[in-house]
Parts: sequence; structure tokens; C-alpha cells
Amino acid sequence: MPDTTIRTPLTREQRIAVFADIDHRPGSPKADPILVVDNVSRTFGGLKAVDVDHLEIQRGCITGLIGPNGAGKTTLFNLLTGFDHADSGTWNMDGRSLGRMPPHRVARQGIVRTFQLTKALSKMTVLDNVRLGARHQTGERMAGAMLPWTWHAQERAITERARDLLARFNLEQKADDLAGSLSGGQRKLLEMARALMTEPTIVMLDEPMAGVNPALTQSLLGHIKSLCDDGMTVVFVEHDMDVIRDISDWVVVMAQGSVIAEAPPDRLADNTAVVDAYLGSHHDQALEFDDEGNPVGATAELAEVLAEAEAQVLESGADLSDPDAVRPTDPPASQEKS
Ligand SMILES: Nc1ncnc2c1ncn2[C@@H]1O[C@H](COP(=O)(O)OP(=O)(O)OP(=O)(O)O)[C@@H](O)[C@H]1O
Repeated sequence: MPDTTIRTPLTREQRIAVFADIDHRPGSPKADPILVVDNVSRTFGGLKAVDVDHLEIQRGCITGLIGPNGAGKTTLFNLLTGFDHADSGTWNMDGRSLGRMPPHRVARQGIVRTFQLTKALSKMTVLDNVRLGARHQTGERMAGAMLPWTWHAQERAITERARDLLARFNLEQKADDLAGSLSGGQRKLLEMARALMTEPTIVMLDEPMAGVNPALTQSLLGHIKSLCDDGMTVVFVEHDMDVIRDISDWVVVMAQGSVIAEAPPDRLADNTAVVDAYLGSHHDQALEFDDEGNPVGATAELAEVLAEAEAQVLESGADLSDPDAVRPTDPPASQEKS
């Protein structure tokens, strides 16, 4: 059964403090890990999409998962939430193994996820989409179906909770509209509302900001932070470094299937492994710019990582014309280890 221990949510300051003494290296032990992953691998044909030796996720905090395209982030999410099967490895939540469980059982243990492309059922109302997120629906089971009063009471409770969640995500006016009529950003909100129907302990968000227009960005960011304020643990995949900086307490970096670095968001750029991962994956790709000459997509990510690395060099007083100076002076522990 899920751990129902009530723990007091941490403030942002407390969450930052939790990581103060944590090593900036892959697989570093956390003060109070809720999720622990060991030797998880997944191969597609000859390609090792995920090959994670060890990873600990701190309870009650927001962990950002970043990495170049194809790093294995979504595959790792799929494995941990039962949407794909690992070739090997174990992972557990508060000591309970979650390996080989189908998604609904993982959800019952308290882990839910959202998807890169939202999975709202467009021909169903917004309210029904959220109601579908409920677990333990007695009315769907034989015993419950024979006791209609139980079923009706539960239906009412589910609808009430779904309406509360729609209100929380500012979608109450849309309750009776078809989900297909929502904007990209509203669908992201709908998906978060649906995920919360299960009253999860860990929420895993796959690119929650993708396809969200700027008008909804701040609201969505606020909602993600509020999950943590309610005591949930959040793990999210994101490409936008501004979002990572804004809401993550800790960042895990993947490249080529493995965790290659871990650090607080403001210390990423001084990590050689991170800069190398982005350079390594992009140096042979065509750079992309929009009509006004601004970098877009992977080029924008690369530009941002390099700009941060350069800012560090300037702050340290070194010379930007020295190519080696755009690298940190202190190699991360991961480099020393290998
Ligand atoms: N079902 C699949 N069949 C074959 N290869 C796959 C499958 N799913 C993922 N891959 C491959 O595994 C690797 C990791 O993919 P994954 O989608 O996990 O990366 P990612 O870090 O989430 O990338 P992105 O940021 O682009 O979403 C990629 O090379 C991808 O092509």
C-alpha cells in the first residue's frame, strides 16, 4: 500500500537547503529519497536508450530532468511508470519495488505522469476527462455494481473532486465543453487535473510547457510549483532552461541514456559534462534560426548553455578568447570518477 505518512511540505528555501550538501555528481545520495533507481536499462535494437546506474529523487522537491534530444528522458519516464518494460534494473518508492507493474498499478502506488503530447480524449467533455483519472472506481467492479448506493455516492465524490480540480486549474468554465476545443495550454492543465485525481505522491511531467502559449506559461509554472507546496514530489522533463531555472530545486542531466550530471539549476553551466553533452549532440547538426535571426529549437538550447558557460568565465575573470577557459576549472566528480 502507498505510504500515507503525512509530511509537511517544504518551503522553497527549505527545498534549496535540502540540496546544499548534496554532491554534484551522477547518482548522488539524497537526504530523503522517495524514488531510488538502480541499474535500469532499455535497449531498442542495438541502441541503449536508457542505461542508468543509480538515481535518487529527493522527496517533496522539484527535480528537472534535462538532456539533448534522444538522451532517454521519456524512455526513463515510461519505464518508471510502467508504460514500457526495462531489460534490467530495479526501482522503488519508499522501499517498495515498482518494477514490472502496469501503469494503473504504478498509479495506485502513488506515481502518475503526463505525456509530451497530451492524451485528452477530444470527443469527451473536459469534466469527464478529469473524472476518468479516478482510481478505485467501485462502480466498475462487480461487487460495487451490485450496490448502487455505494456506486452513486462514489460517483458524486468523484465528480465533486473533478470539479474542484477544474476550479484549481481555472477550467471550471470549460467543464461541459469537449476537450477537443481546448487550446494546447489548457490541455496541459486538463492533463494535470486528471493526474491529480489519483491523489499522487509523485507527479512526473513530460515537457509540461511544450505547446503552451506565453499567456498560460506563468499560470502553468505556478501550478507546478503548487504541487510541491501541497507536499507532492515533482519530476519533470523540460528543454526550456528558463523554466528549469525558475522552478527546479535540483537538475538531473541525461545524455545517451545515462545520468551524466546532477546539480542545482544555477550550477549547470559550470559542469563540463553538461556542456559537452549539448555540444557533442549538436555540433554536427545544422543550426536553426528564425526570420529575425534568433536561434530556435536545439540551436537555442545550445546557445543558452554556451552563454551561461561564457558568463561563468567572465565572472571568474578569465579570457574568453582562450577556448579552454569556456570550460570550468574544477572538473565535476563524475569526470574524476571515470
Ligand atoms: N519505441 C522505440 N523504438 C525504437 N527506438 C526508440 C523508441 N523509443 C525511443 N527510442 C529511441 O531511444 C532514444 C531515447 O529516446 P527518448 O525519447 O527517451 O529521448 P528523450 O531524451 O526523451 O528525447 P526528446 O528530448 O527528443 O524527447 C532515442 O534514440 C529514440 O529514438
